[in-house]
Amino acid sequence: MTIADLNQRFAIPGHIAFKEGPGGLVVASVANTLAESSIALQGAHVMTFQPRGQEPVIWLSKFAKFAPGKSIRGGVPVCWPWFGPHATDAALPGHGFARTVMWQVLETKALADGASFLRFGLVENDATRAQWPHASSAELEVTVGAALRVELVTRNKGNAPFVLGEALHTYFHISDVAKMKIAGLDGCDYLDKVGPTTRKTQHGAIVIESEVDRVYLDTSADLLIEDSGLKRRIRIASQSARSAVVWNPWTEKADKMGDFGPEGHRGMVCVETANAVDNVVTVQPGEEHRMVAIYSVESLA
Ligand SMILES: O=P(O)(O)OC[C@H]1O[C@H](O)[C@H](O)[C@@H](O)[C@@H]1O
Repeated sequence: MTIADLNQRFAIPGHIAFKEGPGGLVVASVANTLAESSIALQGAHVMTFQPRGQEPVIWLSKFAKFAPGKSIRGGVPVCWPWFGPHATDAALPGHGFARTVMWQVLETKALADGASFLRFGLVENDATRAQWPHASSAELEVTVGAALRVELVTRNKGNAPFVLGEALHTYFHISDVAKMKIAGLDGCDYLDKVGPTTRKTQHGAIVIESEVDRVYLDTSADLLIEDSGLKRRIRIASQSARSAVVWNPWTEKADKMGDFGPEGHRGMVCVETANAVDNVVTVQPGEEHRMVAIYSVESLA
């Protein structure tokens, strides 16, 4: 569908318009009385979210590369239908294919409270069918209001169960990594993926002073990014998610990735709402599974 067609069918004045974005990617540009957001149709990738009168909540690298088939560094990449490396085939892309394929717009609406709602559907192709030979569908429902709500819907349309791994791999904008800590995981077990994977238990809040790559298991608590620099707390609430991933690549890994920029890692932290590793989900034939993340901001002053 062309941008003109998208605008004709799905634009809503005062809420949603479709534009050509960086790298030629088609973007849903959301601006309402509560917030602004931009969402690339490739990956149904929420790239930005900024409530009115606030600093951005979501981090998008200044050095992100925007190109067809490439994952964008920042925003809310959708990891689906597996998280991390594929369980049996190392040649398949890490975090699945949802973040690099096209999604289509299925629905838009203006909500009574002033928020904007968009629903996207993953468009399958020969490559996705070869990598994921299950009759299924993925949809992403995004509500842009005072809070950002993202709901990832998986349906099993076949006649055998399948095992799903998933994450909303959200990058958050913070003042500086030294001025933030993450609360909500005290006492929780995690897999520490820095070096050989080991199982550990979290004590207290998470402070980041070097590379961190952890999958917290069996938790559905709200997580809080306490940012003393911005004097705010980002609250991450979830539904039907049993894992939380915390990631900061730190200097050396960020430099190697080539899309963080100098010291880029200091202004971000990934706190991902997920079902991963021990918490993968079996979706039965005819069933649907909905994982939700809701991001809101509270003042620390
Ligand atoms: O570079 P990407 O494929 O986007 O992955 C970025 C990161 O995602 C997750 O947080 C994983 O736990 C990390 O191991 C990985 O490095």
